[in-house]
Amino acid sequence: MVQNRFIIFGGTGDLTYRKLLPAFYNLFISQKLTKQDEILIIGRRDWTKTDYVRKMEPWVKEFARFKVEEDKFLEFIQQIQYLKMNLSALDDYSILKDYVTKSKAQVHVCYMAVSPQFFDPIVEGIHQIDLFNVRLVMEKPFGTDLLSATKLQRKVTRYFDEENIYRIDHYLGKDMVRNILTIRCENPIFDAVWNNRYIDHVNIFALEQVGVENRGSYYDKAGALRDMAQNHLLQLLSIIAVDNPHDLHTLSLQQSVVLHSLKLLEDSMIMGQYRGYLDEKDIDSKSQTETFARFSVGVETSRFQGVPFHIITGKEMMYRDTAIQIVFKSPYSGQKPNILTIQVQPKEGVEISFNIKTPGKSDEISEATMDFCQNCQMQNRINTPEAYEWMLMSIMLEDGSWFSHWDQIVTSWKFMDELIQKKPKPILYEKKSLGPEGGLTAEIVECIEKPFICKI
Ligand SMILES: NC(=O)C1=CN([C@@H]2O[C@H](COP(=O)(O)OP(=O)(O)OC[C@H]3O[C@@H](n4cnc5c(N)ncnc54)[C@H](OP(=O)(O)O)[C@@H]3O)[C@@H](O)[C@H]2O)C=CC1
Ligand SMILES: O=C1O[C@H](COP(=O)(O)O)[C@@H](O)[C@H](O)[C@H]1O
Repeated sequence: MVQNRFIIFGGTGDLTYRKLLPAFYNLFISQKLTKQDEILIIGRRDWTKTDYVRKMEPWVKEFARFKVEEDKFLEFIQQIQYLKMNLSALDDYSILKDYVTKSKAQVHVCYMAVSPQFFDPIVEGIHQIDLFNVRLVMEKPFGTDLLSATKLQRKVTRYFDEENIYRIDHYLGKDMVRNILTIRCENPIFDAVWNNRYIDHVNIFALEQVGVENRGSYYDKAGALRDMAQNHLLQLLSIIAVDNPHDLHTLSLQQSVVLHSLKLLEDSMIMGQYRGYLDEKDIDSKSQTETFARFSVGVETSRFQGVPFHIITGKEMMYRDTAIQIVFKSPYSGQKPNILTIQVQPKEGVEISFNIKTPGKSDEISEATMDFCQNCQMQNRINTPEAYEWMLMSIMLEDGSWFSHWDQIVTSWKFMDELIQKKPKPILYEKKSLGPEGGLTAEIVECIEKPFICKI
């Protein structure tokens, strides 16, 4: 009997190839995924398992953090099966029913690696065939706005208990994101100054060099605000701004308190669209969808009142970098601020810049930096376990901490729906640039360009 059967709806999509299968491979190599587990790929293409394996192999080779050895790969693919069905046709779920009846499993992890419009038919389909012991995994974005998210929640909770619903935000699986609370709360030198008395502003940015690639039909409806900001970036913001949590089980609820207190700062929005976006596959030729977004928010809590948080994300940028900069107040003008930078990816680590007396000169001050480079410590190809490895492992262990609570989804959509109403038209920017004018400040560019002292 199969132990955990991962049923991947959308098994021929970007997420599955780029993130899930490499993560499964990593779990297999580190013996977290055993021979008793199965990955059942659901696709609508008329493929055999051999066709599928041929298609996914290069992705696993490129993105797995362990080097793919031929013999290990052959063992790994024993655990993969391919099933053809149309996930939006309810009648097709009998195909899945036949499969699970013939080959039984203890746990069914139903993973929705599809756009949000397919969540509804999948939930209905799984319910209709009475699949038992289901853990329902839903990718972000959960809905496309508050209304659709609420409808979806109603539908899902009609059939499934909250404790069996795992709303994934893979940024919560990133090692340095999980490190934020430790860095903040376990070090008195940071904990004591984690408030508006000492912090001047916060920059949170996630810049990508890739464009929309083959995901045009999904992305053109979403845009950077729904695709990255409503979920990943508001997660980061709320982990930075949350009051010290008592334990991880209450974190998500505490984060929703922060999200509830967000205020968009006036005239802070800059939207951009990279030149050439309109020629990409499945993009409306007149699309006004933003591929770059910048906005600033205030957090109206006693801890952070008055501290602006600048949120920035973009595709086809000059750099790939996700980081958080905590910029402290300078006691007098002209003094360089102390900056704590949490580097999430591709550099992983922490930097702190501070002022020192310039060596050999008595009255000059210059900036110095100390850093901890996590990549260097791990000495691995892609270092720490990939985000999806953590998430998949947590699902196997039925550990719901680090998944998004419904309250969090509600508050983030409330905020984002209003923001989207007010967003300005996108300004064109060149591919591999710094985005539209005003998008990236010198402070951010300097942070991105500064390598760790300890070189990777
Ligand atoms: N890509 C990424 O890096 C990340 C994506 N996500 C989220 O994951 C979700 C999926 O994204 P992504 O993989 O990029 O999207 P894609 O558009 O690449 O993949 C969508 C998948 O859905 C399948 N599909 C669509 N319609 C049907 C149908 N009627 N029957 C059967 N299969 C169907 C597609 O099949 P076919 O191949 O036949 O078209 C494809 O496998 C989104 O919610 C996204 O936000 C989250 C984090 C990262
Ligand atoms: O959720 C998404 O995330 C990816 C970026 O993920 P990362 O782990 O590489 O930072 C983004 O490319 C995609 O558009 C979005 O849907």
